[in-house]
Amino acid sequence: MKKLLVSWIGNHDLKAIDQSTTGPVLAALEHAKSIGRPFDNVYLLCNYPKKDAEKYVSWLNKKVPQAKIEAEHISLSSPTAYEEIYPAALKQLKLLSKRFPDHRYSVHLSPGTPAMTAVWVLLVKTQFPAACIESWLSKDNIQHVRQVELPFKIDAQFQKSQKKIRDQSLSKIDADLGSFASIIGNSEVMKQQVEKANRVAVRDVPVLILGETGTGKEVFARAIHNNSNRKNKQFVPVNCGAMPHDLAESLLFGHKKGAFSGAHADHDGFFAQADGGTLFLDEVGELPQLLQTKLLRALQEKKFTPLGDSKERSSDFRLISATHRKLAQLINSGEFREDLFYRLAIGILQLPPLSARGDDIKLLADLTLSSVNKELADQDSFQRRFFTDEAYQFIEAQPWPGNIRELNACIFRATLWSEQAALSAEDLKVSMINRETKPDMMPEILSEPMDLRSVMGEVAKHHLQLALQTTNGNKLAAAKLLGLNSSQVLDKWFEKYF
Ligand SMILES: Nc1ncnc2c1ncn2[C@@H]1O[C@H](COP(=O)(O)OP(=O)(O)OP(=O)(O)O)[C@@H](O)[C@H]1O
Repeated sequence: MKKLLVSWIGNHDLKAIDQSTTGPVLAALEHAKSIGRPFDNVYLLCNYPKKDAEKYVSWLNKKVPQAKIEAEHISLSSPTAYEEIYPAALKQLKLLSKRFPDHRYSVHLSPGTPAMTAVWVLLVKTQFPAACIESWLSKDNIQHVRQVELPFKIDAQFQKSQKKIRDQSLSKIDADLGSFASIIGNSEVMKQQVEKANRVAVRDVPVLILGETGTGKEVFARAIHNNSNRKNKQFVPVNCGAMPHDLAESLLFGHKKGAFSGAHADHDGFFAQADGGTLFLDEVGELPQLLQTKLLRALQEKKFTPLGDSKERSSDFRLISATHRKLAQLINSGEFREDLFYRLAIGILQLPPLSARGDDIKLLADLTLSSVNKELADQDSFQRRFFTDEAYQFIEAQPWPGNIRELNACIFRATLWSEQAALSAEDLKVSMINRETKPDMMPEILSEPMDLRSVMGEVAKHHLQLALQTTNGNKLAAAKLLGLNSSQVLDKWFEKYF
């Protein structure tokens, strides 16, 4: 399997050119080569001037000619601006996972600012599992490199993200998705939905996709986009449920420099990014009321006003939205605008749960197993796995409340944990998540070094977001919920951790 190194270019890397030292990135590349596992591709993010990055890449190319090295310039208003670093790094990793679906990823944590390191840790522990390496300079000026273990479980605390880790483990499967042909499903219910989606794809109308979690709503949204006349433009996926209420408006509609403390530069929101392409609003039922109103207007007029701006902006986006919630109930309880619902649901798809898809479940299980077999094929002493008859029976008998995502994750886990080539019903049974189990944030043993501050930061972020979600963005209520004295204290926590 080929190897890809991802890293920011840091100050010590740039200095290495003139000081004839090594610098963290080169040290990592030399180390990998010395142990016989060299990197094939190197992808560098750089917020220094472009000419510095170019100079560095050509220097590095001479030192490590066997690797293909690329650098992407990332413009940040500040190298510690979490709100810019996070989406930039996330976007690059997403692009890379499409370009290099078969590579093994390593992220270099050392180059760059502590904020950049923290963002890597967060992404690696939630959405993009990768090996982490770090390097340090000893007193005798020698760069040392080692693999870092991150022995804590952010994923267990972040349910939403946890599912993405499992999805990512199956990146090979996802990489192949994106067209209707690749959507697995021979059952009548699925065929009907695929046919409807095919028809609606070429009409430039809003589409609402309903279905339980893990039923393939995003997969359908991508296929619709890829079959539309917007296919050569951006598909911008947004999870409305994961956006902190305070930041949601700016993330969606953008802001002007100075619109709020921390707005160091003008920022294009997701609506602007989707200009010419498709905006996919997942979990649209979670949008706060104020933003529902703004969304309705943006849909009707294709115009919106970024935060702190006096001028309207226009964007020619196509909207696909999705939710696992019962929107009718939300409308009845006044939580979701009825007029918005009718605007979103011009084309409407209802994806059936896995348990209602008959034999599709076996097809999906086979596909997942063959992808996992491929993914693990070049690991030492790996034997290709296959299901026993009892395993198939077990798979068919389960309700799979997490649907395809849960099925995929269970098979993946069973493959990792079982030692035999034959996967039995028992192997699958022990690999299912016990839904009663509470996540354990505190490991019982601490055998490896860890970064306690980073863990504490993640815990704080998680609870801050959760409190705001629970109180529908009411800061005072959120502060109370968290045992903080006032909304000002809450603001301070936000400033510190976001
Ligand atoms: N028909 C399908 N064939 C193959 N794989 C599928 C299919 N539908 C979904 N998947 C896989 O199942 C997983 C979940 O799909 P997806 O993220 O689209 O679900 P979702 O309904 O959007 O979930 P959520 O509501 O939780 O965001 C992904 O790994 C996806 O690739």
